[in-house]
Amino acid sequence: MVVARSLASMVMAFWFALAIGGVAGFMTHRHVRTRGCVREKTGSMLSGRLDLLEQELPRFEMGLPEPASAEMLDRMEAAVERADLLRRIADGMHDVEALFHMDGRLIWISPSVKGLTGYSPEECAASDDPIALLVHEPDLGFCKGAIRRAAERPGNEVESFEMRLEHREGAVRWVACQWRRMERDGEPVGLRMSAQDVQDRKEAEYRLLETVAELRRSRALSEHYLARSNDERMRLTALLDAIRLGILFMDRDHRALYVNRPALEIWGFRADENLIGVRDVVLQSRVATLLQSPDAYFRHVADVLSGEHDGAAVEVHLKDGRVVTEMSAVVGKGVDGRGLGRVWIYEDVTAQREIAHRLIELAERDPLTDLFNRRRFHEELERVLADASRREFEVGLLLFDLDGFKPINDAFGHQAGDDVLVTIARRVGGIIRRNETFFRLGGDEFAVLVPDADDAGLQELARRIVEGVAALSFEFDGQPASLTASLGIGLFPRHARDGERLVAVADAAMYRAKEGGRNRWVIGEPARSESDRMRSSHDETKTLRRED
Ligand SMILES: Nc1nc2c(ncn2[C@@H]2O[C@H](COP(=O)(O)OP(=O)(O)OP(=O)(O)O)[C@@H](O)[C@H]2O)c(=O)[nH]1
Repeated sequence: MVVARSLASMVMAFWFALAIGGVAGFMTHRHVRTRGCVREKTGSMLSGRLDLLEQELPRFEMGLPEPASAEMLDRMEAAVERADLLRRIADGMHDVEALFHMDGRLIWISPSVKGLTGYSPEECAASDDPIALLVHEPDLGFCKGAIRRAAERPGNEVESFEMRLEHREGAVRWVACQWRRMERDGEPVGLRMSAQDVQDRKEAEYRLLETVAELRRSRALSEHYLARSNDERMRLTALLDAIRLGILFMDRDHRALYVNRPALEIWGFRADENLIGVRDVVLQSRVATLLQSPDAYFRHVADVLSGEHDGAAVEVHLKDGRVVTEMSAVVGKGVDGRGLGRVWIYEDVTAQREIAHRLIELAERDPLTDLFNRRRFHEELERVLADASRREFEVGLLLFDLDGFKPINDAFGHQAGDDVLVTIARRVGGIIRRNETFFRLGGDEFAVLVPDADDAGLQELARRIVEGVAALSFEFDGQPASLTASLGIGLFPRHARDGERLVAVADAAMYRAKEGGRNRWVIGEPARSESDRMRSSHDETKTLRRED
């Protein structure tokens, strides 16, 4: 391509030399008018060849000098032939080449101008302003300025620029052109223009620019969305770190995707520890030492992952006494339709559990003696009786009330009475066994619930309680004081078939103990309805016997 261009350039340079100056060196206009003289000097042998040259002359727009000899005529013929060859090459050029007078008049333009602009070289030559004819109007001023600069520059300096030519039918094409001053003997003799069609390249450049602009737009858009999603992520991270819940996202390959600060705290990781990408088995090995029952917990995790457990909340107990609730859920489906993983949510509920436990204690315990209160007594009674019905054992209920408690209050004050109550609670609490439950029902009234009881065991317990209370001695304001207890015993289901009646039986027995002189115990009797039923059963037996 470069070789072709330089060859074209050489051809054009030579052609322009001819076009500007005729056949350089020996063909000058001043010789043209002396053809008669030539014929005389060269004789008839040469006149035929001279005639042929004359026929060629119009094609070269130049005059024929008078050859001084046959040798000169040979050289003239060779020069014309060479000029003809060069002209044909110039005519066949794809690019546009043109030669202008220094004042802007067109000397010559290659026929290729027609393909580019629709104007023939003749039409261009006939135009008063061929530049204005060919150049796209918005580029005209710039083009003419560049031509003026080229005219002022030495011939070896080229003015190169790109401009648009306008086809006579309106289409516009980009050309890259070079303007150069042509000189002879150091004097400017014309301006040469070379223009290459660069429309395809320009269109490619435009397309490239459009693509780049589109890329820039989409990059700006993605940066915008990235910035927004970063903002959202930061907001979300701040939120997730601020809440008490520990959050752990595991991806579908069982690797940690996100862990918030509370989750790190709950599971004993450093606050700055990066767990992203760590596999679940590794995490499990790290927390195993914290768990009270690691094997059971990891079995539960496996059940959740296999779908055998629905991920509902469970309690996890840690060795340090903390209680953590855990729940989990599958995280939606990604573009490929597969789940994105699972989110695990942990909450350290130790404090809540302690508060709840404390509230329950407060609701169920007597604040003075720390014994279970009447409310818990009724709950426990129902539970133990239901258990006894299922497993068919007897339940004993011991109710006791202090004898002569009010006088202590009256004589030594309420605080003294309180001390008595606390001391008795401690004393009797030391007497009862682990499976027996001790209650303060209110005032100076207490109860002991004995599951799986028998007569002998109950009477032994009653004895120890009554004797234990009587054995206590107090001293208030330097004065000795003592008191006793009256105790009644009820037995389920022997005396009563429900809790209410059992209490009534034990209560009645206790009052019989008081009536019987206090400081004693009395075994209850079946409640009225129970005795009626038992009596009717007895009568029935007797009737049957009679019938026998
Ligand atoms: N110090 C104190 N006294 C209480 C408390 N609760 C109830 N009492 C008093 O305990 C007394 C109970 O009355 P009673 O059962 O008639 O007293 P008592 O002298 O033992 O009577 P008997 O059972 O007939 O022997 C009342 O004076 C109540 O005011 C308490 O928490 N602290």
